[in-house]
Amino acid sequence: MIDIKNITKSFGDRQVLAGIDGSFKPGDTSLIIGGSGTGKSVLLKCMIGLIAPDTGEVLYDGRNFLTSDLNEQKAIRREMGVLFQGSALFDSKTVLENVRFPLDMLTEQSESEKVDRAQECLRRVGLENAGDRMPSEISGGMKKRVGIARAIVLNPKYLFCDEPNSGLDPLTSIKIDQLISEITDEYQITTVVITHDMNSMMEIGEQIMFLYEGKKLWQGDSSTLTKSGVNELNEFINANKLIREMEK
Ligand SMILES: Nc1ncnc2c1ncn2[C@@H]1O[C@H](COP(=O)(O)OP(=O)(O)OP(=O)(O)O)[C@@H](O)[C@H]1O
Repeated sequence: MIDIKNITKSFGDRQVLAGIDGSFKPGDTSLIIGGSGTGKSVLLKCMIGLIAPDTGEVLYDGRNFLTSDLNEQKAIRREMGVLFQGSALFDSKTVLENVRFPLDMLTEQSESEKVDRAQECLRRVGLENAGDRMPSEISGGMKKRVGIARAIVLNPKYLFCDEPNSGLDPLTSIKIDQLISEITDEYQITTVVITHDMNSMMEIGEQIMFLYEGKKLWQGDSSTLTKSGVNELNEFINANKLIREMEK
């Protein structure tokens, strides 16, 4: 369970987050949605410790991440998996080396344990035969899968995905969404996904938080998304539908 309380952040005199509260539950794929520049990435970065918010708390199963001592922060970080936009793979490493990288950095496991674990995660994302390939030799969808395998290699309790569908065709997007959702359910991970994708919102949004100009205007599940009564959210949904129609 992750709880965020009153997260605010300004850059100079521009307030980007204005008192965001929310809860994210284990086994749920929770989405943060909203237009460009509304603060989704900044919120995610505040949650994982890449940006310090001006005020607020981020609680990981009750542990206050921002005021913890360094050792506890490190322990919480070790329980996080992150899938960055664009997958962020190391081009000079093979697929298997990319996946085992967190094990190399953060564990004392033996060589064979690391290879076995990395291979197990590759199998989970359907890439058991791709370990020896280089990132430049695989498709965008496969890169995302490798990113997911790397994000789960340390058995995370918390998984963060920043725009996992960016640059993917609709069918591949659905498969990646399903994979994230299945893994979340299977390992009871608390998963937070930033997305623009309307399909994702309808298919995997067990909890959806809508941000607008740095404020949380609505939170609910996908079945109530279109019944919120929030004008800004309705406009956002309609704009997305329009884009989808144009892409067909
Ligand atoms: N390090 C920074 N310094 C100054 N301003 C920043 C910084 N990071 C983000 N911002 C500003 O904060 C605002 C929110 O940015 P953020 O990246 O969170 O938007 P977003 O909702 O994720 O948008 P998008 O969907 O386009 O990625 C933007 O106006 C952005 O320019």
